[in-house]
Amino acid sequence: MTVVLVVNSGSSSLKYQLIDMRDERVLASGLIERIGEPTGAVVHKYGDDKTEQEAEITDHDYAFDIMMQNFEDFGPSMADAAPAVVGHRIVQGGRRFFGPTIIDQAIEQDIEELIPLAPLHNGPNLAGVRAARRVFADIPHVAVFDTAFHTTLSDAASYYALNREVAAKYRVRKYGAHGTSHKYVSETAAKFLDRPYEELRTVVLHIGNGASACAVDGGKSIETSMGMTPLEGLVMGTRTGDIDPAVLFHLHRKGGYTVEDLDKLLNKQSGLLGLTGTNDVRDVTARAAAGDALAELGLEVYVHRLRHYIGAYLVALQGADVIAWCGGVGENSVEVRKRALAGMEWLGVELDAQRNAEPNHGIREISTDSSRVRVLVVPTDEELEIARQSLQAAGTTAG
Ligand SMILES: Nc1ncnc2c1ncn2[C@@H]1O[C@H](COP(=O)(O)OP(=O)(O)O)[C@@H](O)[C@H]1O
Ligand SMILES: CC(=O)OP(=O)(O)O
Ligand SMILES: [Mg+2]
Repeated sequence: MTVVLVVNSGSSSLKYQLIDMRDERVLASGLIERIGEPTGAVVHKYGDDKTEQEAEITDHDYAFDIMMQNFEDFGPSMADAAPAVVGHRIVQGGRRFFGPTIIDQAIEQDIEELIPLAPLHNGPNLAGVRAARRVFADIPHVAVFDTAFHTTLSDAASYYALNREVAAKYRVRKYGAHGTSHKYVSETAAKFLDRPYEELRTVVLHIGNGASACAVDGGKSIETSMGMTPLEGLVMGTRTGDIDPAVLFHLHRKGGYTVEDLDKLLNKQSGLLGLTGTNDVRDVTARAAAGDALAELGLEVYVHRLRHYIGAYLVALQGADVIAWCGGVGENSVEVRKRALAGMEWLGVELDAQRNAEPNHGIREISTDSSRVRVLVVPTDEELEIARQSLQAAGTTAG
């Protein structure tokens, strides 16, 4: 049995999946949340069994101990389902990593060096790697980078019009993120439509709490909305996305905001949360439907930005074959999809109201039969993609 353990270690959470790669079946999965807070939450699923606990989870090492204990207490035992490889999600690989990479001490250091280019993500990602390598010391660990899929971006698409020397010295450029998802979803869409991936032009809209759009031309990312860090681009749950950088000077000069204050404001206190008081699209759409003006405005700002990127990417691709929705919002929000694609019939995008309104039930088409651009909902599976790439990387090296 070839089992891969996938680890997605975020700033305050640890998500894991144990996947049997013979049939890509999830054997067990878990979510350990609120690491570092007084009351953490632990969920572990194995087969039809689900266990939930509360505990104080001091750090990522301890979260790892809990995961191991979960396997021992609730199954499957590591004797029955010992992983052959551990795959790790790493958000920022800079211009250093172009594909999945076996982790050793030197690679750990490289990932550490990249922390300034994704401060909210790479540090916690690395904490997960270190904890996992201590626990599973004898098997390969593979880093799968969010940025890798976007290393095909042209210079024109990835340079900022910032002073060239400053940009080079501080490695400032667009790296993008969510690439593992953009790749998985665009590839899965091509399979679903029975079209060659190398020929398909796809706009992928990965809309979760973090959100990004990507133009995929024949399997290659040519445009993406996240930037040097995952802060740029779309309006997100708590992040501003695009904003005039002079706003920061203004807040600093007039409001006395420090760099740390601004970082927190733009990353954690803005987006839908900052506009409406909640970052959950379910609540915002429900409130907007009930006539709440603040929620309506928030939703309009959110959708306005989304339409801006959809338009830009249809031009970049010289017309798209597919628009694919994924992520918690993209897969579930009938209202966001409806508003985002309204009035695009002249572009060949025709949403079918009834198909769009169906509850999420796996990959499906939501455009009309006559729509030139086919609109799909494609549930993303970053963990499976990480497992596939990890197994391949480990196998290639071993062989
Ligand atoms: N039924 C739903 N309708 C609208 N939005 C939903 C629904 N279910 C989940 N969401 C949205 O999905 C978001 C989480 O998306 P997800 O992709 O899981 O996030 P993350 O970026 O943390 O991985 C939630 O904040 C919520 O706004
Ligand atoms: C890169 C990023 O924003 O990731 P997430 O959506 O998991 O926050
Ligand atoms: Mg996500």
